[in-house]
Amino acid sequence: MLKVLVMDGVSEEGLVPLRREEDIEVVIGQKMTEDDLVQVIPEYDALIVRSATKVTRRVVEAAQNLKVIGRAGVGVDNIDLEAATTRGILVVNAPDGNTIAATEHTIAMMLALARNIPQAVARLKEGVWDKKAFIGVELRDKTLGIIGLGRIGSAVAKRAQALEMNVIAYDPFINEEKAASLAVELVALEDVYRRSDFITVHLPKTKESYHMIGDEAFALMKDGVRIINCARGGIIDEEALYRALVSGKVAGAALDVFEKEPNTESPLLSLPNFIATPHLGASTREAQLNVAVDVSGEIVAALRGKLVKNTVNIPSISPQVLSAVRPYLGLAEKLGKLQAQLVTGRIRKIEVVYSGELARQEVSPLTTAVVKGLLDPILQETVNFVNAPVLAKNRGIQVFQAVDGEAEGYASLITVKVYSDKAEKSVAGTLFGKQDPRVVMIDGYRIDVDPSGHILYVPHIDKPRIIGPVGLLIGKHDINIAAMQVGRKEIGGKAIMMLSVDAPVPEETLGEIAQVDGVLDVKMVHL
Ligand SMILES: NC(=O)c1ccc[n+]([C@@H]2O[C@H](COP(=O)([O-])OP(=O)(O)OC[C@H]3O[C@@H](n4cnc5c(N)ncnc54)[C@H](O)[C@@H]3O)[C@@H](O)[C@H]2O)c1
Ligand SMILES: O=C(O)CC[C@@H](O)C(=O)O
Repeated sequence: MLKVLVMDGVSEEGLVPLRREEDIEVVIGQKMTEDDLVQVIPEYDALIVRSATKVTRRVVEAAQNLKVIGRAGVGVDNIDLEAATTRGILVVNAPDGNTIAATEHTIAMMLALARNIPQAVARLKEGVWDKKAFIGVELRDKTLGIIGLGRIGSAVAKRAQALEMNVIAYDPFINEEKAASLAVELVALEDVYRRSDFITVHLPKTKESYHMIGDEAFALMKDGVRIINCARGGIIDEEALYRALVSGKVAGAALDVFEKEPNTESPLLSLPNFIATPHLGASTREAQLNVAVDVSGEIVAALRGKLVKNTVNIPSISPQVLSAVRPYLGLAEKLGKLQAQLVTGRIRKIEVVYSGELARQEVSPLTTAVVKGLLDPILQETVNFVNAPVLAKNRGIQVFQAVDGEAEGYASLITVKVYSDKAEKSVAGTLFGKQDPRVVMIDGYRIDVDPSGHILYVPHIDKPRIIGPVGLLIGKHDINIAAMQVGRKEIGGKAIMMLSVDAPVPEETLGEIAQVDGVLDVKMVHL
C-alpha cells in the first residue's frame, strides 16, 4: 500500500483522483510542528501541502520512502527544492488552477481600496453611519500599472480594461506582440511608477524582485497612488510602504501577502489607509478544487512512474533518453542561465546547436534544459519538459534545435545562440572528462570557464593596462579572484575577460570597472 499524507486543508473533493486508486491510502494530517513531521514522514510515499506546512531540509532528509511532494498551488517557496532534488524526490505543483481566484482577488482589493469598503464596514459595525469620511475614487479612466504580465497579470489587465481603465505594464520577459494582443502598453518600470494611479504586482519573489518597490520607487510615483500586492510578500518593502502611507505619498495600499506569514503584528495594520487579507488570493472553492484535482493527478502519475506535467525540480522523461543525456543537463541549464544574464533586450529566438557525439543523441531534453535555465529566474511557473516550448511561445520566443558535426575539437559541444531585439549572443559549453562542465566559447572567443558561482564578464579592447586595473578594483573590496580567463581573436581587437570571484562584486565597483579605459561592458553573472 502506498501512503499519501495530505496537509493544510487541501480540498477533500479534489482528492478523488487519489482516493479512487485501490493501492493508495490517503491520510489527512492536522497542523504539525517540524519535529512532528520529521517523526511521521518516514512512513509516507507522497506528501501534499499548500503554503502552511514548511517542507524543510530536515523533513526531506528524514523521509525514507518519499517519492513526490505536491504543492496544491503555484509558489513552492515553502519546500526545500534543493534538498528534495538531492534526494531524488520529485516536486510537482498546480500552477493554473488558482489564476482566476488570484485575479479576482486583485480586482476586489483594487475596488475595496478605491471605495474604502473595509474601513466603512468596520465603522458601520461600530454603530457609526459616516458618509463623509469615505469619499472614494473611480477606476474609470485611471491608469493601472501592472508589474509582471504573466497568467495573473494578463487576466487582471483584461478585467481592468472592462472597468475602462488604461492599462500599462512592465515585464521585461514579455514581448510587444504578446502585450499588443492584450491591448496593453509595455513600458519601462519607471514609467509604470510615474504614470500609474494604481499599481499591482504579479511576479514571483526572486533576488531581482525582492524589495523592488521601496523608497526610491515610491519617490518616482504620483502623489496619491494606490498599490496592491496579491503576489508574494517581500516584493514591496513593508517599512518603506509604511513611511509612504503615513506621509500620504501613497493614498492606500492593499496586501494579500506579507514578507513574514502568518502576520498579525505588522505596523501596517494600524494605518487607516491600509487594508489586507490573510493570503486569500487562492482561497475560492473553485480554485482549491482545481489545484487539489491537479496535484492529486500528478501525484498518482508520479507514483506510477508516468509522465508528470508540472515537475518543479526533476525532468519527467523516459529513463533511457535521460541516461544518455543526463550528464549534459546541468551544463545545458547553466548555458541558458548564462545567456539570461548576458543578453540584452527582449529575447525573440533561441537556437541550440549540438555537435560531436551529442549530435547522435535525442537532445530535446537538453534544449528544454537550456530554455529552463533561461526562463526559470523570471517565471513563477515550473518550466519543464512538457511546457517549456509553450512557455517560450507564449512569450513570443521561438526555440530551434539543430545538429552540426563540427565540435571544434571537443567530443561534444552545445552552442546556445540567443537573438533579441538589441543583440545576438552565442555561448558554447562542453563536459571535460564527461562530468566537468565548462563554458568554452562566448561570441566566438575561446575561453575555459567553470560555470559556477560568481563570474565577472568584462568585454574589452585587447591592450595593456586593463587586467591590472580591473584586478586592483576588485582587490580593493577584498574580493578574491579564484580564476581568470581572457579570450581574443586578434591582437589589439576585442577580447573577453571572465573572472571567477569568491563573492559578488558590488554595483559601485562594477561602475568603476566600466570606467577603465578600454573596458566595453561589465556584468556580474551568478551561476
Ligand atoms: N495570493 C495568492 O494566493 C496567489 C495565488 C496564485 C499566485 N500567486 C502569486 O502571483 C504571482 C504571479 O503568478 P502567475 O501565475 O501570474 O506567474 P507567471 O509565471 O505566469 O507570471 C509571472 C510574470 O512575471 C514576470 N516577471 C518575472 N520577473 C520579473 C521582474 N523582475 N519584473 C517584471 N516582471 C517580471 C514574468 O515574465 C512573468 O510574465 C506569483 O508570485 C505567484 O506565486 C499568489
Ligand atoms: O494555497 C494558498 O492558499 C496560496 C497559494 C498561492 O500563494 C500560490 O502560490 O499558488
